[in-house]
Amino acid sequence: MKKFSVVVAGGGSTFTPGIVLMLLANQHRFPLRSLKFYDNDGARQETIAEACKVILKEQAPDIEFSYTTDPQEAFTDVDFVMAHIRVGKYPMREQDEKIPLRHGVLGQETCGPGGIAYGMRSIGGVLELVDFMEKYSPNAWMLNYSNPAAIVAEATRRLRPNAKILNICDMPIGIESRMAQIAGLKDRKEMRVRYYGLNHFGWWTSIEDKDGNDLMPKIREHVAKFGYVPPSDEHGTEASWNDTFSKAKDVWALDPTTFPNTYLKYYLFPDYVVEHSNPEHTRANEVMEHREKHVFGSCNAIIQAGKSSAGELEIDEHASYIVDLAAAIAFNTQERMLLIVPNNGAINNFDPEAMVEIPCLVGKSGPEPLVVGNIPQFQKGLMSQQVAVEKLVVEAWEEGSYVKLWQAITLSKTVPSASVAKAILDDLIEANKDYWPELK
Ligand SMILES: NC(=O)c1ccc[n+]([C@@H]2O[C@H](COP(=O)([O-])OP(=O)(O)OC[C@H]3O[C@@H](n4cnc5c(N)ncnc54)[C@H](O)[C@@H]3O)[C@@H](O)[C@H]2O)c1
Ligand SMILES: O=P(O)(O)OC[C@H]1O[C@H](O[C@H]2[C@H](O)[C@@H](O)[C@@H](O)O[C@@H]2CO)[C@H](O)[C@@H](O)[C@@H]1O
Ligand SMILES: [Mn+2]
Repeated sequence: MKKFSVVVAGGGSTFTPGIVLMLLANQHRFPLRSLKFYDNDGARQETIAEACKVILKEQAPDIEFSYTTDPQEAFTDVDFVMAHIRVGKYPMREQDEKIPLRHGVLGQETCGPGGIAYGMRSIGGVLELVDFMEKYSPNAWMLNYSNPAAIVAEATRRLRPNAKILNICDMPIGIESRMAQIAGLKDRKEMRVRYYGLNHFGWWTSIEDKDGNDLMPKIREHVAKFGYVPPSDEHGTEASWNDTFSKAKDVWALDPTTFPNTYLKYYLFPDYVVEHSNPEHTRANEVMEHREKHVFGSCNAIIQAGKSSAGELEIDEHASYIVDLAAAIAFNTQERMLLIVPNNGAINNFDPEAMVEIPCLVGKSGPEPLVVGNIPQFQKGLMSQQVAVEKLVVEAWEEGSYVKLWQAITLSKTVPSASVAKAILDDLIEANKDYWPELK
């Protein structure tokens, strides 16, 4: 079986160890000859990388492992780039969340003004990775899950139209795992779904088991009462995520014929979200206090002891979708997956130039999107507004246009008026002066 060379871009990510453990658990179907980490923060990456070096030495000494901040070294001789960078890291996520809240608007990593601010930082970072890949390994594929994936995907569609980049998200996978549990199945892969929307903005329209039996009624009965909180919580879900999974019951009620992505709560119930937010302590603070501390604490313990049992790093089971995607390209499996791709007619009554999240068959030449057909007025209206926001952000970044970014924030369903949008924008510009292009 052919072996592959992978570079993880954003080697210092809190998700890197979980993904490495997941890659190791999947060597039977996606074998590696080389694994490299690349990051522009050498010190942050070193802690994660030195711990992963210990794990790799124990579990897979044959895989050549290295880490670097040098793009040429990182991107030379690779088959796949797995990209999960966060430009500005958690301190800037904290700003994205807290600045809108100061103006009474929700603060969220990928939605509303916070997501727009993050998008304005991510576009340049991800385009740079694409350019490194094309320069040093022109035949490689980039599997990107750097957020905000919707804006990043629109930027690459528009500014690097020929790039071999696939944008993907794990939120549908997380929700489908819960649906499978609700339906009494062992694995989400026992379900066959139809879904459409934008990233963090979509709906399931059909869920069947492998024999074609409709699972929607059983799941509906549960979601109407409990949202996506399953009968027993084997996930050990954090309180703030649990609120989101529970709130899905109210989001669902707006169209009981479908099931919604949890992120729609930010667009459909923004007043509720603001009321339930603490402007002094947001999700970024929770992540810094828990996940970041836990991952870096475990890595340091592993490095000191020289053995992986000294830490408590966990395999990221959800991340196996990344192996599914890599294996689909590498071995032409034609696996059916939800990807963020140009609409190009798949949703018949929607902008052909929108980046939509829909089922695709994936093989060695990339994704083949499946036809969705016509979508209803409610979803079409919401999606049209949100796509316009995402396109305006990319145009604002490309042209350095203050007015287009003001328009984008004004158009977000999470923002009440142009005056509030302007006040938020002016604060965001100040906070992002080291990251955004200058706006005129
Ligand atoms: N698509 C999805 O569904 C999904 C799921 C989980 C996480 N994510 C995304 O994964 C990313 C990582 O998340 P995290 O919480 O682990 O963040 P993190 O801050 O722990 O890690 C991000 C890493 O990226 C590095 N980085 C920043 N800019 C860079 C650049 N220009 N070049 C190279 N490296 C750069 C940082 O130094 C940091 O080490 C985020 O974008 C997050 O939103 C996406
Ligand atoms: O607030 P965070 O940093 O914990 O999470 C933000 C990310 O949330 C989604 O990914 C979740 C996933 O849905 C969940 O099931 C589990 O696997 O954790 C993931 C990361 O926490 C979302 O899809 C990402 O885009 C967000 O970055
Ligand atoms: Mn996502």
